[in-house]
This record gives sequence, C-alpha cells and structure tokens, in this order.
Amino acid sequence: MRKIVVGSRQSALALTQTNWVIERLKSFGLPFEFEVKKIVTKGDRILDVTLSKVGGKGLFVKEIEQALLSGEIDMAVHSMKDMPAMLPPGLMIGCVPKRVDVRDVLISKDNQPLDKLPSGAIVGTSSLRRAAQLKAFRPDLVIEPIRGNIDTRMRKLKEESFSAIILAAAGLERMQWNGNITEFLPVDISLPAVGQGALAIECRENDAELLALLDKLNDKDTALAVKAERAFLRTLEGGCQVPIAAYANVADDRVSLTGLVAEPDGGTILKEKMESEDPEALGVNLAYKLKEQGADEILEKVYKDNQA
Ligand SMILES: NCc1[nH]cc(CCC(=O)O)c1CC(=O)O
Repeated sequence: MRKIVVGSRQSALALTQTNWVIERLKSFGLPFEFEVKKIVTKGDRILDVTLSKVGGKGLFVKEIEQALLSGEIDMAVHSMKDMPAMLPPGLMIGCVPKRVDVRDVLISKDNQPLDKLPSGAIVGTSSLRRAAQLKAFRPDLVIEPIRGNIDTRMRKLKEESFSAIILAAAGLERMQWNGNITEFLPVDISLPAVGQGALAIECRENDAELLALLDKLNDKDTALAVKAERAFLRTLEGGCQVPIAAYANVADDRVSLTGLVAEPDGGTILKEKMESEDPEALGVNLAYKLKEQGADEILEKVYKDNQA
C-alpha cells in the first residue's frame, strides 16, 4: 500500500481543500493511504504587505513546488488561481476537479448591495483586477487594500472602516461561510481571475501511478476551460498580481472565452470574447487580440509602478 504525502499550506482554506481532495481520492477504494504535510510559504509569512508589491501569486506555490521536486511530498492541492502561468520542469497539473462558483462576491457591513453603497464608501480589495472593474462600475467608491486569509478579511470588515469587501464565492463556499455573502457579482461586472473556483492538483510528471489515480478526479470541461484561461494568462505573461481576468465556458466541447486587461484605476478596460474547439489556441489568440488594442502597454506600466 503506497502512502501519498500531500503538501498543504496551513490556512483553513488550504487544509479544507486538501482534505476534500483526499476524501474524494479515498472514495475510489484503491490501495493508497494519505498523509498531510503542512508547509509554510513565503506568501503566508508576509501577510501584512500588499501582495502585488512583493512578487505576486508565485509566493504561495514556490516552497510547495520545491518539496514536490525533492520528493518530500508527492502532491499538492492549490487554488488554480494561485498557480503561476508556467510550472517548473518536472511538475504538472495532474488533474482539475469540477469547478465551483466562479464569481466574485460582495460582503457588506449593512448587507447593502453594490449599487446601494453610499458614495465614498470604502471597499476593501488588494486585487488590481477587482479594483479596476469596481472603479469602472462605481467610480465614486474608495478602494483600499486589505490582506490576509479569508477569515482575517472578514474580521477586518467588522473591525475596521470598510463598508464592504470583495472575495471569491468559491473560497467561502468551500469553508461553508457563504451565509455571509451580500451579493454575487455578475461576471460582466466583475470578470473572475484566471482559474477562479477551480483547484489544481500538482504532482511530478513521472509519477504514473499517482497520475492514474488523479485522472479519476479530473473534470473534462473544467480542464478545458482552465486550459484556455491559462493560455490567455501565459501569452500576456501575467506572472504576478495583474489586472487580468478571464472566464471560459464549455458547452459540447466548444470553449467560449472572455478575457480582460484593465488599467488599475479602471480608466481603460480592454475586453473581448472568442470561441473555439481548441482551448490553447483560443487563449493565445484572445491574448493577441487584446495586445493589438494596447494590453502590453497597460501591463508594462503596472509592472513598472510595482517596482517603484
Ligand atoms: N486571492 C487568494 C485566493 N486564492 C484562492 C481563493 C479562493 C477562491 C478560489 O479558489 O478561486 C482566494 C480568496 C479570494 O480571492 O477570495
């Protein structure tokens, strides 16, 4: 009986997701046992600094990937949206389970929906993507950074001067905290992050035995959608925290992808939609379409401002 060591960040959400995946894998009744090994990542250690200023999403993933490569762990469960566009050689996404709700949600103090928040109300988000789209929809709101795990942000909403915060529905749903949601934001107001609502199970490319097990948990439509979204992100070289959004829908093996690149103040928002049966080509082509409209210039300015 092989023991699979599963690496996880120690946040409540990470452990919940990891244990969910392990239970699903156990349910196939195959001769494997599982052990969870907690790993503290750089992203977890510097929660007080705005993420975009310290190197972006890779911060949560790098130490876990080192543990995979060294053999200290065999697999890891990540939020897909925390995965950098490129994986290190030797590692792969072994499966993509069925996606849950992709939308962003508003949680407000007095349960006021977005269009009822008073002018000047403070909305907490550190995401350039959320901030840009929020500014475009409600230029009169004030956006302030907020950091920390979901539980920390909920506490800051109660204790600090925020009128509302924006979070992903998915994390709240997995924690069974969705009772706090004031409003689900439609994707045409807040287009989600690449991979939002999906999980990525990362493992070594040469671990055929584990890959065969993981394949049972793979959801074909989610995998197709995420492939298109991540090809879009990779082509825009959206390595760190960026004002990039994308959401793909799959019906009868046809993928329909909406992609967005925004100026952080919401002044310019480039947004296009395309369809194809080839998710990889779709993501690349949609990215080039936005590049023709000036996406590179917007992103270059964001990277420069981040270094300053
Ligand atoms: N930004 C951090 C992060 N990474 C993954 C989730 C949970 C949602 C998901 O898996 O898409 C969250 C919290 C949030 O954005 O509200």
